Amino acid sequence: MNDPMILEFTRADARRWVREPGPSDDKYTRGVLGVVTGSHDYPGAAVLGVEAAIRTGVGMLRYTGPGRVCDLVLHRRPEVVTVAGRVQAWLLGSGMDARTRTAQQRETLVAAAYSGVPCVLDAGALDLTGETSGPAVITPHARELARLLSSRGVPVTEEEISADPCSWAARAARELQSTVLLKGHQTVVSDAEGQLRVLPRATGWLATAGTGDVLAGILGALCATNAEVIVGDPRTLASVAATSVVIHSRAAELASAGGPIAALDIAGMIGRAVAELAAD
Ligand SMILES: NC(=O)C1=CN([C@@H]2O[C@H](COP(=O)(O)OP(=O)(O)OC[C@H]3O[C@@H](n4cnc5c(N)ncnc54)[C@H](O)[C@@H]3O)[C@@H](O)[C@H]2O)[C@@H](O)CC1
Ligand SMILES: Nc1ncnc2c1ncn2[C@@H]1O[C@H](COP(=O)(O)OP(=O)(O)O)[C@@H](O)[C@H]1O
Repeated sequence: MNDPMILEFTRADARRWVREPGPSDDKYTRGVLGVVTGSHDYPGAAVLGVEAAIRTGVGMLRYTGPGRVCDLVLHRRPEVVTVAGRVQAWLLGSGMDARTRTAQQRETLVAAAYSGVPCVLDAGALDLTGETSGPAVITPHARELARLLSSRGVPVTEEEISADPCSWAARAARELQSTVLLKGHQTVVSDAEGQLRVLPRATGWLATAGTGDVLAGILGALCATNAEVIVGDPRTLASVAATSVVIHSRAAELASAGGPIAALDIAGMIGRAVAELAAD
């Protein structure tokens, strides 16, 4: 495969995408994130993503999901709004399964994907790649990317992707015409032209259930607060995605302090990680 072009991504680059509220801001001008995540099988993914998005900083979060999941989300975060309305970005698919989704759930996802605002497609919404009208970033791990590429006529295995994540992220981004955030022990982000941002390795304690849902929440929040710039220049979405990885890794490091972590602990440290970046 061709050597992908690798761009340096520094903390100073990440700092650009942390948008601090000014005196004239209100909850709507800061950015509203719409979230369609979770299912009867995976309600926790919705709770984790919502918690992470709120900790990253949004003006408001609108959540749509099954009744029980909605109750759990509200129990954890009563500030969440469950009334439909305008949003500046969407986070779709964490804790959902494309094979077991109802037709109604698919319709909800597709309507969001065609709303024109930036979209994060995670887990059970990855099959909607290419079915978006605005800028989109997909967040697969190697197994999910292998499944997605194979379904689009590019046969590849999880092992092949894990052995060469840079080349495969760049190839996937070009084939799928989408920003790709490929998760793993070495996370890489590619813009649709195949230009890569390779992020520093994070703590191995991140290899635990739910940490990807937290990452998706961080990214969703950054998309909502930077929506205008992303819509104006969709290539910026790769830098926004790389910023989410920087915040996620730092929050994990703070939560871990060298020992094991639970996904929710990472979400609890996001505020500090964002504050550190803002202070740079
Ligand atoms: N608390 C939650 O609600 C969580 C929800 N999650 C959601 O779970 C869904 C599925 O994500 P996955 O990444 O698991 O999906 P994948 O479909 O990529 O992984 C499932 C596959 O992992 C393999 N596997 C399962 N158990 C294994 C074991 N004990 N040893 C070795 N291999 C094993 C099997 O091949 C299985 O088919 C997503 O929607 C995701 O968002 C996860 O994020 C975990 C936490
Ligand atoms: N060995 C590892 N070292 C560092 N980070 C890892 C490692 N394994 C996984 N991660 C990170 O942990 C997160 C796992 O996400 P994901 O696979 O979606 O899990 P889940 O579906 O359980 O949330 C990703 O951000 C990934 O980059």
